[in-house]
Amino acid sequence: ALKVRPDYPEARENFHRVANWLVERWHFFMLNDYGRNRKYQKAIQKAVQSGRTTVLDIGTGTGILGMCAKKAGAAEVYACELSKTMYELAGEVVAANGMDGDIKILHMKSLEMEVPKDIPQRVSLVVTETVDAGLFGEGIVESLIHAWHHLLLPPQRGENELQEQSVTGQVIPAGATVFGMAVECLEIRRHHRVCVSEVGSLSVLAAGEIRSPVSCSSEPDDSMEPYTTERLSRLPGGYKSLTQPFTALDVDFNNVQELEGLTSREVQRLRLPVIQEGQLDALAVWFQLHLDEENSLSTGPQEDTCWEQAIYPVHSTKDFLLKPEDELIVEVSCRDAYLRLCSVAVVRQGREIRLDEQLDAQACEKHMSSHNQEAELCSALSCLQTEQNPPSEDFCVLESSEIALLNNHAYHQSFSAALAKLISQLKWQNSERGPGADPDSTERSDLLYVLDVSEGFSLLSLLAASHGHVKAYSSVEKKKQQEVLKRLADSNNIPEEHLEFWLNHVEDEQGMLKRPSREKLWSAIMLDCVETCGLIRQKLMEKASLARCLLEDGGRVFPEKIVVYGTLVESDKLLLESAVQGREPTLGFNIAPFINQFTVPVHVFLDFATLGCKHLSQPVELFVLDLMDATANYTHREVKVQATAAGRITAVPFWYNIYLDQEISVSTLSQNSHWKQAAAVLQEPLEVRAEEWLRLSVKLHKSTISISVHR
Ligand SMILES: CCc1ccncc1CNCCCCSC[C@H]1O[C@@H](n2ccc3c(N)ncnc32)[C@H](O)[C@@H]1O
Repeated sequence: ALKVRPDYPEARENFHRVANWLVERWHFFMLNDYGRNRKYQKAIQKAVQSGRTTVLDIGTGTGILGMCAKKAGAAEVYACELSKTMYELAGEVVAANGMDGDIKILHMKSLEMEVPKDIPQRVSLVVTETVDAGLFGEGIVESLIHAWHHLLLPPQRGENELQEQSVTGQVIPAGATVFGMAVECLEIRRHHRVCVSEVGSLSVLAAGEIRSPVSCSSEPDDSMEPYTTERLSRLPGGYKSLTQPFTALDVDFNNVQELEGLTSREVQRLRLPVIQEGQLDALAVWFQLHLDEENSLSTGPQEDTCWEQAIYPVHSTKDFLLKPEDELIVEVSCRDAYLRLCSVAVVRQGREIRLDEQLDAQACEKHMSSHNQEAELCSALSCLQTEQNPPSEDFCVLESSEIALLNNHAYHQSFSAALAKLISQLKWQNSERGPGADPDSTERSDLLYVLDVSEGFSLLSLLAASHGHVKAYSSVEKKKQQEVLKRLADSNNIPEEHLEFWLNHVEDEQGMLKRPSREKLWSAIMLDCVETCGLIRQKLMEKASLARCLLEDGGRVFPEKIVVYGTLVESDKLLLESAVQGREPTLGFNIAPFINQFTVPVHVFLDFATLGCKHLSQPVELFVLDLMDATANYTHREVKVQATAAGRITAVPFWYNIYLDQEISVSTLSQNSHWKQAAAVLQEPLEVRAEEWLRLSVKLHKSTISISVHR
């Protein structure tokens, strides 16, 4: 559609939503990373000049490493790429750089390749960068084992042995060293553990154990991933190192026996001295990629690289305070080809405290510190782990963003206050109308009906029901999650009949907003409007207009208004993650115009607080969405904003003030909000002088915000 009508807004919006996953964002900052590209180029030049002139680039992406090999003088260059989009892109790039006759690109996974079917004979050099933040996540071990067996000439054997063949096989990168470090980090904690004891007016202690879908637990079922990824240097609130960086694993990609032994290698147990007091929240992992003896790339948090680190959150239900004299026991394994790290215990004064034990290790610590010898001995004995009580298997899994939502205290307080106000207004209003108002039964008239249509896990229905005389309908549909809500209702003395799970009955979305009973309308309908990534939820306005028709007199939609704020910034980091900046970073190869077809105008999942950008204006109100009055809405707005400093505008980050009612609002930029922010990235940076006035044109079409800046 875009080829036919490039300005067709629907197609463009859809393409932008699709572009985000067609082409991963790391392509941009990887290609902009001149240092990385140059190091690969040097390692490839050295290998080709040493006689390795037949090359296979596994996971070629845009084709840059294959082109390096060709330019270094390789006689034959092959490349394979499993993503269709990248395969086609690589073909265009290689042709645009005059190498389409020299590099044979295959649209396949390297594991499917065979000699002579796909390449005429074994190659002397494999180059690849099929690694993720946890190193093995793109299957590099399996790819290289297969390559050594089927695609590569045999490796250099020991110096002294007779070397019958002239050229031996080699892999770039030659290997990797994996580092780990224990960290205290509140931002990680609040995405993986419930850190609050109450939400709004509800106690959540009875919720049972709630976990994020990230776990290295022994039986890896497919719903769990072993690690998540974060850019530690950009996390709001930062992090605290609790141990020195330790070496978790060394791997030699030129030793196929070692690669084959990796998954059967026994679990490694490391004892790590704690270097400062802090709460154990996670293990952070990164690596050095040794391209060859001289060149290596690091994905560590201390460099200002743009790489993410692998994060292994700690699951122990209790907080665990590490002290400097402690030693942390960490197990490292890479069974099933994923790197797995797990904090298993703490050694304190010679005694080992397992982290997965249910009883509170802190309680032991309290006894242990008492000075009465007799008591100390008895309590020490009582703390000893009598039997290994099995970790409770009946935990409930929530998305990490849903756990962060639970931990967003201010959000729930505000909702609770706004609901309380509405409920008391409506009760008063009903009592004014007296029982006669509702002929068929008084019971029905004093019950208020509230519907929570939030996506995913939400406690808002319980918050409403906790105000008494409210029958709340929740859209939570997963059985385990409904059990959590029922347990919380019970432990907060909310009558079971005051909480209904609407989706259990309704067969279609339309029915979802149907009335609870023949003629009764809803007193309140609660929508969640902003996605965690920072964009407005799709079809929000349609949902709001449908909800408005189903309200009783005086009933309300929550929230009632959303105000979008934005500010002008100069941010090189955002630029580097959004588009390839010309030819220099890509070693002079012409790649930018091709990969930049996949740039998207709005960057999401941004931590604006830690972006480290130059502010070029004050925050300005960009747009107002009124959910209670459709006539108040518009689709297009011009906003004047004055530059407060000279600079180069490259982006307009934006966020929301969500008004639950006229007075009560929550900001998606607030400190412990579970939302990230989004930013419109300009096609062309705009140089401005201080005090200069600019015009922002802001459009909202089908929940998609677009912003452009003009003089
Ligand atoms: C310092 C490196 C670093 C550190 C931390 N985070 C990110 C990076 C940057 N590297 C990211 C590459 C990650 C994606 S891999 C690159 C391309 O290769 C493709 N592929 C992957 C495996 C594979 C295969 N066996 N056969 C053919 N194709 C294959 C993918 O489809 C992708 O297009």
